[in-house]
Amino acid sequence: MVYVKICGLSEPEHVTTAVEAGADAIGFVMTRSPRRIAPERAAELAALVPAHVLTVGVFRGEDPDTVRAAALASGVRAIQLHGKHPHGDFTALKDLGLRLIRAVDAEADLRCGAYDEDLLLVDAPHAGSGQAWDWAAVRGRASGQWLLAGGLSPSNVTEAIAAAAPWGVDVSSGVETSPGVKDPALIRAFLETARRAG
Ligand SMILES: O=C(O)c1ccccc1NCC(=O)[C@H](O)[C@H](O)COP(=O)(O)O
Repeated sequence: MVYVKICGLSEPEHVTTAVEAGADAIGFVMTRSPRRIAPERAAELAALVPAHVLTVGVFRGEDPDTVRAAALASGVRAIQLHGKHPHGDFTALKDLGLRLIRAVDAEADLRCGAYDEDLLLVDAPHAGSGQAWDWAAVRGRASGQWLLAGGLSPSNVTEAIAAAAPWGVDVSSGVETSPGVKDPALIRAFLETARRAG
């Protein structure tokens, strides 16, 4: 069954909807974004999430001390790193017991584990933009536990899974009515459709 991560949540109602609809992972954006929330808010939301659902803090380009402090304050169990984060930082963060998600575009090394990450996220060049891209281009190139992201929605996730054959999928914009505003019905529809397709 395909693994599903719902990203960019900021409201308790939406966290509960995603959990009840069967999400495997939930992301809290703690970097510059219309979806940004403070670590303290992420901690409140993470407290609503049962242990079998992975909580993920999303970062882009922050220095290791900032990421470390935000991760510890929010209590997330994984860190999703976009942009340039040197390899050594990954290892240090893992030493804190955090799982690591390396977020890349399709031009990168697409072997999950190549940089000690636990999950690989293959995303559009502009993360969180909702822009679709040529998902089929990574079919057979990405390996291991990898998530497809970038412009997915309830109406195209079946096509995306067929095109790229990912281990899992990740969505943010496609379950929103406007940037940063999630829609519970779209969250449920995405999960149901992805499950059927996978
Ligand atoms: O969501 C953001 O605004 C964001 C900002 C900076 C780095 C990452 C960000 N989002 C990551 C995600 O929400 C998803 O993992 C992924 O990019 C899917 O995005 P979308 O195309 O909007 O579904």
